[in-house]
Amino acid sequence: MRRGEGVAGLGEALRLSFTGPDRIARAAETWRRIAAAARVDDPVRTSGSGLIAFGAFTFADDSAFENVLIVPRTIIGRRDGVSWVTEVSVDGDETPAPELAATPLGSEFRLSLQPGAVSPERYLELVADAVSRIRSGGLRKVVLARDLVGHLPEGGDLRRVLVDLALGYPDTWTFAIDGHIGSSPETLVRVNHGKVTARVLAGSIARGADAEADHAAALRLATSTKDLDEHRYAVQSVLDALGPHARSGISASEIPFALKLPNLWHLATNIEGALSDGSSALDLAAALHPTAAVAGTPTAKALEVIRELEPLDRGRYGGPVGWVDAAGDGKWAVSLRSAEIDATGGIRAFAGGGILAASEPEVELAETKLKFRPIVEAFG
Ligand SMILES: C=C(O[C@H]1C=CC=C(C(=O)O)[C@@H]1O)C(=O)O
Repeated sequence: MRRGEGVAGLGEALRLSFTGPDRIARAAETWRRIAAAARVDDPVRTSGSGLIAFGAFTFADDSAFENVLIVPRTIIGRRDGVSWVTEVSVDGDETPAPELAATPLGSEFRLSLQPGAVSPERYLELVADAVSRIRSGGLRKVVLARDLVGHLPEGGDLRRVLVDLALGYPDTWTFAIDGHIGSSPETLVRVNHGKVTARVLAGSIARGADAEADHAAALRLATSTKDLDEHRYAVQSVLDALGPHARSGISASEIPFALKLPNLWHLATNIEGALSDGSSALDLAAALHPTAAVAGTPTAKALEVIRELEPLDRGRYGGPVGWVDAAGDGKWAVSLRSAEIDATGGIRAFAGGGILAASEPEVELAETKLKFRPIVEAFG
């Protein structure tokens, strides 16, 4: 959901699970075959109507978390003032679709998330370690994350958390897929009728306390060499991944703009191009993941350092979350400002930041605190 529009699913007509380094590419291939075999009646014909699959994919190739594509039994959508309901059934399945009845929200709850596998003190050490590795060569940027943990109260209704996220951060993508929830400001990729777009974020600064301080903060971000470098790497990684799929080129503005969120300013670049090879949104998510906004530069070296330094399974944090339709159109966000909720109600939230040679551990720690804010406040 974003700005009150989006898609939601009820029940599962189909659930597909993938593992290994080529998990997203195989999901894209499997979805192409399913979509080709499906009979779709879609008089609405808008982005998200008709047959769609929701998905969430892990950051790491060897994560213990599940990579899923889920086709709901019932899909409810709203876009540009038009609302629709799509029902999906698998041939031979006679079970009735779930009832479309609103159930009241569970009682209010508040919980506080506590340091998890990477405490704030440990994070300071990790950042210092990463900085010295960068200074000794071979690595320019690495994104390091830390976690907060908690437990949902008995019967805790996650929709309360989602409503808080959606209302508090209306310009971001609020999602909940297979126990993975969050509100991401970063569009990994969007495909709409042959047009591909993305929004790259990297480089952050806290919002100022008043209008003047806020303006000064945005200016400081827009002129910070460290943040501009960090951002440039992230944009380049997206251009490199999308280039082969758009023969007439991909365009990106030369100078990033400052994107205002309730908790942060980010450096942002919008990217667009015309698809030339019929790739689906999920094919492109496979080509893009992991971008330098969640891994680093160069990618292979950054992943090696993350694996070595971060004592964490990021789960689907940092991975693609979104949906793809039968024609291959779709929207995928980079899962940021997000948390994993397990079957017993265990919560693990994640936040990280891009570390460069000029990074200061205390500043990076403060940035992760700001990035945790949406999730911490939604649960609190
Ligand atoms: C890795 C995260 O943010 C990324 C996206 C935007 C800005 C970032 C930064 O300034 O470091 C990160 O690359 C996170 O929110 O956990």
